[in-house]
Amino acid sequence: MTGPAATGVYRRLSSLIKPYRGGLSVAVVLGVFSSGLALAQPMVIGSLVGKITAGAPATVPALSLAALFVTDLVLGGVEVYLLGRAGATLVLDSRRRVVRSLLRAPLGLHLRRQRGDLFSVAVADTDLLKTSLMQGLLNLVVSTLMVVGSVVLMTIIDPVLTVSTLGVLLLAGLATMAVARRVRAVGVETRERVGAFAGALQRAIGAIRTVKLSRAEDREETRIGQFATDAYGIGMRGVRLESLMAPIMNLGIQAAFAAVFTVGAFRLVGGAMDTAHFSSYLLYLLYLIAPLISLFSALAQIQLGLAAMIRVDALAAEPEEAGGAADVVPMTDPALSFDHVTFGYQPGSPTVRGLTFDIPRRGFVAVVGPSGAGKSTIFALAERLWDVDSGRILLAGQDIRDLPLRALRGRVGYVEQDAPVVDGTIRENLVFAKPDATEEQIADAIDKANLRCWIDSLDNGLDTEVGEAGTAISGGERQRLAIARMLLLRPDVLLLDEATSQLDTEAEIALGNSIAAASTDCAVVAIAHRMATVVAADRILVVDDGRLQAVGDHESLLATNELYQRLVHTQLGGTDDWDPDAATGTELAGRI
Ligand SMILES: Nc1ncnc2c1ncn2[C@@H]1O[C@H](COP(=O)(O)OP(=O)(O)OP(=O)(O)O)[C@@H](O)[C@H]1O
Repeated sequence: MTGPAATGVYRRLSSLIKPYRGGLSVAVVLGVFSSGLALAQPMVIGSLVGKITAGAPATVPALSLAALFVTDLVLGGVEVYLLGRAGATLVLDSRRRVVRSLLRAPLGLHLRRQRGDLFSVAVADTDLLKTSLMQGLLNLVVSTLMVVGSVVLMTIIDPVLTVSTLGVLLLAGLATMAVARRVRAVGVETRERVGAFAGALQRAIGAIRTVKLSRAEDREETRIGQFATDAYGIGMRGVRLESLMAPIMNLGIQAAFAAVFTVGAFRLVGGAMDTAHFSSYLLYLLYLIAPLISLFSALAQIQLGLAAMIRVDALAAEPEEAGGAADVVPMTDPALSFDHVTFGYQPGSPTVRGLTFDIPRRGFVAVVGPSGAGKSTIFALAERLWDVDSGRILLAGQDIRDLPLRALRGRVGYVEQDAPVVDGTIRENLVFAKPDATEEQIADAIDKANLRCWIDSLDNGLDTEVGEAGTAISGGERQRLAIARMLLLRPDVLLLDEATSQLDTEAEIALGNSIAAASTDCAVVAIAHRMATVVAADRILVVDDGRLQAVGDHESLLATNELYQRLVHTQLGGTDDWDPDAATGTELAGRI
């Protein structure tokens, strides 16, 4: 970092620590004060030595020395507490900023960056702000003042000796600074490598079942190990550089002592200095060593903290998803309309093209199409997880870009296919989208989602844990639980991405009944993966390669649309004479 970039970083550092400057300043003042007291110690000790060697009473300097020690201890304790508190608050505030950004940034962020790397910023880099930045800054200020103070006092005692001491120390200091600059560069790279290691680890842990079932433990261990080795390699470069700093400083200190003793001997012999002043001077030299080392290591420490600050800031500065501010209008018919919608994940490569269709206010619409046709993308667009490239999506006649996101996502419920439940109890899952739901509303949603029998059969009922990502409950239960959660919202439009995995007949009937119950209250749109769902629909949208190919009911599409016929036979598990009663029972068929 040089020039304007470095200026920007230091300006940002100054604004970052501004809110904590109260505690930090007091800690610095205490640190300086306690350093000042430490600087007074050689004077007092010198006077003690002088009194003893002259045979005079030494009570006053002895008591003064004891008072200095005690005060130093107390001030040191308060300083550590204040610094710790300022650092912990900085970590807390930074984590809040990062969490806010992680939850509110557009989905693109989560696709662009590995989760482990994002965790590493939220957990490890924020912590470095405290350990490296706050501590480093305090050490820097206090050490600098202590060095300056020592040098001033040493100059007062003997300027000639001071010039020779500083000459030697300056050379050692310059060499140490050169090494410290390289430590900073290595530190930045280390943070990035640690982030990459966390990303690799998260990939395996996030798919631990797949790893085990694919017998990929050894391969993943080697792969992740490689990332760890990379981080180790760069970390070791840092260790080697840091280990260079200590000998350089030590050499400088030894040379300074040699210079002081040599020049001092001449001055003692020549009568330019007495033993009391010489012992005071030596003690100041000793006191100078610790702050000098602390000053140079603080410089390296701060560079690491700056590397962390840059990563934290970059994440916290991710723009939030932007919603509109229009007032929500009452529901109309059609509930949801796509008007010539085109969208692509990559520029110039549209995933949906010129889509135009209406979803009526009530009833059930199924969306079918080959894998990759763009069905889930249509749902994601309706929730504004992505924004259209051209065209409009209207909810009750209002462009969804004009609506506040909370209002939009409250009116359009989305039951996703893969991970519709979160770790916690059934109750926590039910009220996840509507934490203030009443017991009556919960009971109603449970009934509509056909979950009553299942929940009643559980020992802990609503307080049963569903396991991480719902692993402790079946696929059908997960799906209906997610439907119940969305029904609690009382959405105007319910989007349902049906599970692709096979459900047994009973679960299939239950799901069909849930959809049927929901579609009497609102518009239900389901990406259908099974025949029972498709034939239950009032209207079917056939999507192919991002385009709407046909719209109709089962019979008419079966008679006229070649793609639909193919889908029925190949993907939906149906036949031309498919009998809904035989497959799912009369409850569902009775609704059609
Ligand atoms: N986040 C994304 N980034 C880039 N491309 C994506 C993303 N999500 C989906 N796609 C691509 O967009 C296309 C449509 O995907 P989409 O998930 O909408 O299809 P689908 O019809 O729902 O498929 P399926 O039935 O297999 O779930 C696919 O080619 C897919 O690879």
